[in-house]
Amino acid sequence: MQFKDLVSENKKDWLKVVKHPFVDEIYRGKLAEETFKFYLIQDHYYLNQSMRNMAILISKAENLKQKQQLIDILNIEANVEFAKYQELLEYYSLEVKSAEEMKMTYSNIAYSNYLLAVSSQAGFAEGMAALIPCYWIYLKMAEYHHHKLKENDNQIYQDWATVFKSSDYKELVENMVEILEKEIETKNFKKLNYHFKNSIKFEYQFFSDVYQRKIWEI
Ligand SMILES: Cc1ncc(CN)c(N)n1
Repeated sequence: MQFKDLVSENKKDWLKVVKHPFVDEIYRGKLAEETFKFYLIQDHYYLNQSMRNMAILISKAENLKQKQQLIDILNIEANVEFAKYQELLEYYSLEVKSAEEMKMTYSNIAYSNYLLAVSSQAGFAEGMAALIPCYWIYLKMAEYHHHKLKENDNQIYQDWATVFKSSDYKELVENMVEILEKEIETKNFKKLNYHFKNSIKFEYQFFSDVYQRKIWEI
């Protein structure tokens, strides 16, 4: 069993994420600005949690090479993607609030806590399988939609997309896949697939909630 088996098992689901209207509209430059701002605030929180999650995985990595690779990935994540979000938030004068102060979508709370729970309570391989869709799916989105950027006259959305079509980002994803690849075995495939699939579904729900600007309420 290999990473490509996780990809083929879940193709129908991950293609739905890639083709989500939020993604299509941002690459075409047509996404409503208020929706993008809503996404930025939600995603900034998510990324912060995701970096905490990575720190747990670094602590669980079994050998020095894995630790070094994950530290490099975290470094790129902080200096490329997270730094871009800080810039964009400043551009829109959007204030970063704590979880207690901000109004969160259901999927944001569920997804970020799911990742933290898997990393802390399950093994390293399961934590990696749950985390990979977060990075890998944004690369797939860039590969699928990048041609739309030629006619996108929204400089901010162009800027956002630059992160995910950069060679640094591609390398980051390839390194993560390389780490997981070494962990996949026939006997753990079902478990890894379960977490990979859940995260793909969370990615879909995350886009759906921000697209509708749907705060968690009863
Ligand atoms: C929810 C989510 N998932 C993935 C990514 C890309 N690292 C992101 N920015 N936000």
